[in-house]
Amino acid sequence: MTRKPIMAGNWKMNLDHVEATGMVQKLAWTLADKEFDGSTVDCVVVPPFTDLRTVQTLIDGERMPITLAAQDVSEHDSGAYTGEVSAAMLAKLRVKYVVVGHSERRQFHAETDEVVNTKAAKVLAAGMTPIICVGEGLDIRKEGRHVEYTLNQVRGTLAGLTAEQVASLVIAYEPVWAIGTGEVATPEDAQEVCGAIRKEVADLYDDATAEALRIQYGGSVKSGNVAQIMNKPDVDGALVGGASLQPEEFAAIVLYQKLPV
Ligand SMILES: O=C(CO)COP(=O)(O)O
Repeated sequence: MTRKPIMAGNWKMNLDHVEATGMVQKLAWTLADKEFDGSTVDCVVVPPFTDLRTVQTLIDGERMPITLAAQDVSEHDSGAYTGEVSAAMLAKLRVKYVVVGHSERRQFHAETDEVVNTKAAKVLAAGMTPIICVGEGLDIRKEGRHVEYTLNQVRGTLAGLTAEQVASLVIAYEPVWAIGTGEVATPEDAQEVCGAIRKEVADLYDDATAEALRIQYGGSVKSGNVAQIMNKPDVDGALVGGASLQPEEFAAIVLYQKLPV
């Protein structure tokens, strides 16, 4: 089965809604220049909440081949949760993907697998697709427990989801030690864990579900290393931080050329 590659640019807490306009326009121009129409790769931008309306209006108004995503969502439906944004609010803004369980949320906001699992379920219930982030820190990697640790996060964050739901979603493997450090996991490191995740999903569900699931690698991905990483059989895309803030660079990642295997 062929899975459609998905390249997502996570802007994190960068670019206000005015800056976002320039960023998305430059990205769209660069993609249009190369006649990119979104049919071969999903190009996703993940702006801060305050930019979502502006970016959505641009994308829809200009029919850009770019899909909108959010960086987080509330685990609650509505009500007295000051500062939270619900899945229904995001769906109404035509957000298609929602990142849940990013390592920065886990680290700075103490999000557990249980919370991430609840958020993923809310995203699915609202008709959107979660991008569930997993991945180990440096200490775990040094102890050689990275596969076991990451698979435990996979089991925890997928708990209670149906095979159909899991087949539709995206898991992003982001080793924390490779985020924003310039330290890229080797393509073999990425494949080791992404392959193990797919096998775990086959064991938890079935082969068809595992084959359909898309798995991204994230951590210091750039235009210069994306093709090597994408050449690995179980890597279906990238979750890009720093490099997604430069429109030409992110466009080059989206337009990466497949290397001969
Ligand atoms: O955390 C990331 C994407 O969500 C990766 O960030 P960098 O690409 O800046 O390493």
